[in-house]
Amino acid sequence: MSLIAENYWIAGLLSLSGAGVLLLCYNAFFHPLAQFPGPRLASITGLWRLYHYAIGDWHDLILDLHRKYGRVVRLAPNELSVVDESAMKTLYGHGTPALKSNWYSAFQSPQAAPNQLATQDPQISADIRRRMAPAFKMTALLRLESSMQDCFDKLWQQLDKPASEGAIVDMCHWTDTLTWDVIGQLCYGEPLGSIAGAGDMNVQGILIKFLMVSTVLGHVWGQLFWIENPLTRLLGIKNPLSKFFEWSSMKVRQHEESDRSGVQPDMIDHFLAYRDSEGKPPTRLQVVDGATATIGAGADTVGIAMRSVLYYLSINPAVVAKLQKEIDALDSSESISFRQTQQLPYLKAVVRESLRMYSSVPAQLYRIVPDGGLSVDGHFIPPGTIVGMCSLAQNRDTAIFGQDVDVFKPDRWLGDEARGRYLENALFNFGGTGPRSCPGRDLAMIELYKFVAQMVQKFDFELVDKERPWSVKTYFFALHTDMWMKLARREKRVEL
Ligand code: HEM
Repeated sequence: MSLIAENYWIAGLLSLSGAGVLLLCYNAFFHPLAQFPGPRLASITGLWRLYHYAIGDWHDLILDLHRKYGRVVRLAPNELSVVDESAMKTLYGHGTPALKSNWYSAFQSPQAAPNQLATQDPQISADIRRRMAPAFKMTALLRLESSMQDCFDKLWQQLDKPASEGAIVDMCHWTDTLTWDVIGQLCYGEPLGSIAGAGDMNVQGILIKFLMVSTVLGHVWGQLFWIENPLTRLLGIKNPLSKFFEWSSMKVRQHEESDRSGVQPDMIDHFLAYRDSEGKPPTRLQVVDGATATIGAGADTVGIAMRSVLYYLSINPAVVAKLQKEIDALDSSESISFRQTQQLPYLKAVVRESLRMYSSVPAQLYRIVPDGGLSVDGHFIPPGTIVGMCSLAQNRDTAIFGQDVDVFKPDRWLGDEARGRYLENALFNFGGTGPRSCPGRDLAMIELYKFVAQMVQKFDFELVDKERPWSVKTYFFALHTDMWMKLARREKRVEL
């Protein structure tokens, strides 16, 4: 290499390094968000947050970050995490103008129609929600309660044997198989066959890979290009989003080919029956998208919530005793229905408190601060900033829930009705109440209440390791494995 060319190379490298150092200095000291506290590395580069998303430990980190730095924490040069009731309403409340950030684009399968979780366009999102709404109505869901109960009954049968033998069982496996069977039953009109052991649970593996890839690549420049590009296509490498989409397409096709006469309409029947304001039916891709979003978001989330209740009950025997008494007082000649559970105040308090203590979705829910900016705790956050809230941090805020936030205390929800309502409105589990909140909340609640009431009615249960109830990695959802418990059939009801 000639001397001149070598010098150009050196000059180029020096200029690049200089520009890099200048950028880091700008991020740390002169950026509009420089005033906000947070880990030093996070203030200069997004790599710090990317690293923690990649290793899946966000659930361990976010609460500690807020406890150390306060209600606003800088997570990356242009990104903040906030804990605040009024910010929650601004970002996630009714009619909010705050749009989802570009992170969500990594959840859009390249082949599919615009996806309900991924789209940032409010018009597209509103159209999708309108299309899906009839399937998510409480009345439509309750019409499917008996087929849901069939899945529960199969689970209780499966658990009877280990319970009578004193064997330990992995409740991660059993709650996952239950929720996957239920969502298969409700969406496609057939369980995914998991409880019976013959099923399609490899679809859960595909979904988990999808979540891992999208959660991490959402923070990487180029996003899905790294896994879907001319080279991967040439080599025939399929990305997990496409695999999930193809599985869903296959299930919708099977559904369309099946004889639907005389059966209770399932969610796909509702999606297919929808007509827009001009009387047009949805396209096939749109129906597949509805099914993909329902299956993708509606199984593991509920399973995690079930395990959270089991965990807090296992370490609080006095709460279990009180709950058993309430449940045993029910007329239970038939399986406990959702309507019955709604007459049990202590059960409701236990479920709310478990959802407060632990979250199925501990990732930051990213939004773009709308025009006018956002005020949190006396700080002004400029429009355009990426802000996220995390349920784990919001639901343990002492200013809202009191100094005893880390104590599992169902009684905090009882007694004072006005306070109960206030706490309920401050709880952040389902992405708020706005246009992008969870459409599956009612379904999740039906499953969760039925599960807890019937489980407590039928079994005594004990964690094998109370210090370490499960292993967990967060990739959008708190993905658990290995929750080992010992069950025993309850012979006697609590004396009333
Ligand atoms: C305990 C159970 C559940 C929890 C904690 C939960 C939580 C959430 C949260 C926090 C969001 C907002 C995500 C965001 O803004 O990034 C969300 C969205 C969503 N959830 Fe759920 N969910 C649950 C169950 C369900 C069920 C059962 C279904 C469907 C059957 C479902 C379908 C969806 C869909 C489609 C979205 C996307 C909505 C949109 O972006 O417009 N979820 N959920």
